Amino acid sequence: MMVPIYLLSGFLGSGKTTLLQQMIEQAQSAGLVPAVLMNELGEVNLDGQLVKKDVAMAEVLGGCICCSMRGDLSLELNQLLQQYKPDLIIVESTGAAHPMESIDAITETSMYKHAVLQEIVTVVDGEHVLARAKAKKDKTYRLMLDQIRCATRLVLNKADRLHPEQLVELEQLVREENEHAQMVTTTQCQLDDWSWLLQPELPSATVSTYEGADRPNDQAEADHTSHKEAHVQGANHKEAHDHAYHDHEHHEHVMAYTHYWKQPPHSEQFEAWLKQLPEQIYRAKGIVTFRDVPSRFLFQYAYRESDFMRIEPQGEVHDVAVFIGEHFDANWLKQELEKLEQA
Ligand SMILES: Nc1nc2c(ncn2[C@@H]2O[C@H](COP(=O)(O)OP(=O)(O)OP(=O)(O)O)[C@@H](O)[C@H]2O)c(=O)[nH]1
Repeated sequence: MMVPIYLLSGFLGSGKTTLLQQMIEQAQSAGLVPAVLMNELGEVNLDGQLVKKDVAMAEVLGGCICCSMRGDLSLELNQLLQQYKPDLIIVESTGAAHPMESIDAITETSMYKHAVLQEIVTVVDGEHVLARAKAKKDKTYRLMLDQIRCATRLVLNKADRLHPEQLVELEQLVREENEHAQMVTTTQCQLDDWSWLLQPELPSATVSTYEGADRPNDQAEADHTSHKEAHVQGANHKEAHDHAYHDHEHHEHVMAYTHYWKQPPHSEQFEAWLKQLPEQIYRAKGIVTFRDVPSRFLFQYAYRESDFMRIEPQGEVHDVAVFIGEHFDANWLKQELEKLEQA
């Protein structure tokens, strides 16, 4: 029996963990045993706090699976398969990951294990993509498009944040980039049809990866071909991969800063401060204890929206805040957070 692997892709804060929670729920209700592999840029796995305790979970932290962590991903996948014998595995990659390379890391595992990359599900934050399309078409926008192109399934999420005409515009934009993937529009990643997860057909991921995910320039096309050949040839795989994907500029511009709280901040001050974070910081999350509220919270900040959820963390978890963005001043951020601690 082949174990299907689902790769969750999508830019930072688009809703991957929101979808992951529902995939787990659906699988379990159908009597299937899911396992989860999470990859985070920061040093702590905060999303793991949102996954039910009874789900087997492995994590690759502090980097991106598609580059330095590729070996770790294969290793963790193997362990999950061996130890828990799951019916399916869901891999949530960091929102800064280039899907082609994560795909490569997963397919490596398929070479020697009964596991197969079943689908690449890309979650799209519609508002964010449209805004980026209108502004400068920068590296982040190109990464968003790459994530869209690689998908076999597209979840256009956060529909609640878009007007109907913007939804049409988004659908057109996404279709231009990927004409093959199944596409659905959602709020909070709520899907009606789960058959793709519960009764999967033949894996569609490999087909789409090689035929539907061309990058829009000649060099990419050449790289793409050598990569494809590497899979066929097997033996030269690593070498060809290094040749084809030596260029990691797509997300080198994305950086993370992890702050371990020394003192609890004040809830209102912290919330107000989050709201005026500079634009380059587009994602933050963490666990925080406030000095004025008797509870711990998991906070989320994504593309100008923040929310707070009361939690009782599993295991020993520090109060921590992770900030992700482009070329921001980590020293400035550290000082700002210290000011909040002392205010
Ligand atoms: N308004 C709105 N917010 C949403 C929707 N779906 C998810 N969110 C919120 O968006 C934030 C980010 O969601 P996540 O599911 O953590 O996103 P993610 O892609 O896993 O984020 P990273 O792991 O940082 O890449 C959370 O605060 C969610 O509650 C939606 O449809 N509408």
